[in-house]
Amino acid sequence: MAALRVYFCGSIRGGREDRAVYERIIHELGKFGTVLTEHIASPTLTDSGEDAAELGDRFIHDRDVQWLEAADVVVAEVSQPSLGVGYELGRAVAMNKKMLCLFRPSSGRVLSAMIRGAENGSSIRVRDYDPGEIEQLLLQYFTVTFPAL
Ligand SMILES: O=c1[nH]c(=O)n([C@H]2C[C@H](O)[C@@H](COP(=O)(O)O)O2)cc1CO
Repeated sequence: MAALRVYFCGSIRGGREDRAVYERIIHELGKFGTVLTEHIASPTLTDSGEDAAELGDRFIHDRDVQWLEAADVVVAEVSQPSLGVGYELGRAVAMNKKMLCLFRPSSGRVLSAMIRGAENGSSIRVRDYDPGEIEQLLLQYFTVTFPAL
């Protein structure tokens, strides 16, 4: 069977404060499938984004929408507000993708109602977590919750 394709969403131009958390999540996701958007954890990627002069924003957008279409599941770290992540999640809902949104209450922020309120008890999940729970939480999602969806 082909490897599960995971689209991970995390803030880039919205701010890179949570980059290390993205790295940990992507590392764990790699145990369950292929992460299409590994670049989001790159330490050399700043809040300027990928080199738009070289790639162009249209290229980045169209490539990412293609990856979204190809994905079996979308996992997003949503503690750092990001227009791009919100856009990706809206597109993912419209594509009927399975989706897991992860929010750290310790960030001191209050998650947008448009993300928290999208939880539907089945295909769209929104979970509060502490960084120490990442491994267990993803194991639970991919071995118990996800297969049953
Ligand atoms: O350079 C980029 N590369 C890229 O893949 N993205 C995608 C993936 C991220 O999940 C999301 C981040 O959006 P934003 O840059 O608005 O925070 O958009 C976004 C940018 C820059 O906006």
